[in-house]
Amino acid sequence: MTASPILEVSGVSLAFGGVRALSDVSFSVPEGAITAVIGPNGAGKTSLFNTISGFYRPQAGSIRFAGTSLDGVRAPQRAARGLARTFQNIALFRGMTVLDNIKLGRHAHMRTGVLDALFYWGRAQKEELELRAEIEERIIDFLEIQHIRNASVGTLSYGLQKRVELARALAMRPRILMLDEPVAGMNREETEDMARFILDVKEEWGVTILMVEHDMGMVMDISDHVVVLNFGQVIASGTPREVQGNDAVIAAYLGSGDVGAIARRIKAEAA
Ligand SMILES: Nc1ncnc2c1ncn2[C@@H]1O[C@H](COP(=O)(O)OP(=O)(O)OP(=O)(O)O)[C@@H](O)[C@H]1O
Repeated sequence: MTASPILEVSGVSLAFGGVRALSDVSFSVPEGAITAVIGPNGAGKTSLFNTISGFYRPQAGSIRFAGTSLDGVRAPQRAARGLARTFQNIALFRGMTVLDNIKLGRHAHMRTGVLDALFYWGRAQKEELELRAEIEERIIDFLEIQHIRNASVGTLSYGLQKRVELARALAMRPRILMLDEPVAGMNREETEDMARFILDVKEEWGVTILMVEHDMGMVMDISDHVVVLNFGQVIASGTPREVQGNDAVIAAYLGSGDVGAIARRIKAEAA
């Protein structure tokens, strides 16, 4: 992998009381690529995501984003700097329309404070609003959700709701998009659609992707780089092919129920 890292996690440790969720975790996320974090249940994936997005404060280690330390930077400021995320359980306003939910994404860039407000009053503000509306339209078009733009989110299928969540995250104009189990609970067709959108977000929008996902087929198909966690530690990282053939990874998945999928993939790759 030659691209320079946009995100660098160095020696991060996090404990909840006596439970060590993350132990000395280090890895980097190359810019413009798709990086997946995988690992059996309880491996620490969600804890890692919450630490990177600023919801948890690690006891040790540091995280750098776009060359700057995130130490002491709170979650909303991380989002405003271009670190957007979606959640394992959909976090949309179900009673609001698709368009209104997407508009909420722009709040990460809203100016606050009297001076900022004064500065932004007038022409600059008008241009900013026009630009935002244009971006929202591009996102709606790109994710093929034109037909449901005025539908209430609560009435939509699960797959479409996940797509709206992706749209809202894109409306934040992120540099890195963190997707927490983007295809969990989806059927095959919805999964394939979402995988295609994620690839397009990378290729057409140039957004770096960091995702946690249990669907091995999807991870191995679209990721450029895979990081494997087990018991809060990084046990392997590399290309999908490198990781699939790694003994420690296969051992970690033994007994987890996911090993069948991994074994099938390895067999298919070898054939
Ligand atoms: N808020 C919390 N309080 C106490 N312990 C926690 C908390 N969150 C996570 N843990 C513990 O930290 C460890 C890592 O959990 P985490 O949820 O990060 O794993 P995960 O890889 O995301 O699992 P899954 O794939 O099941 O979502 C587990 O032992 C878990 O029980």
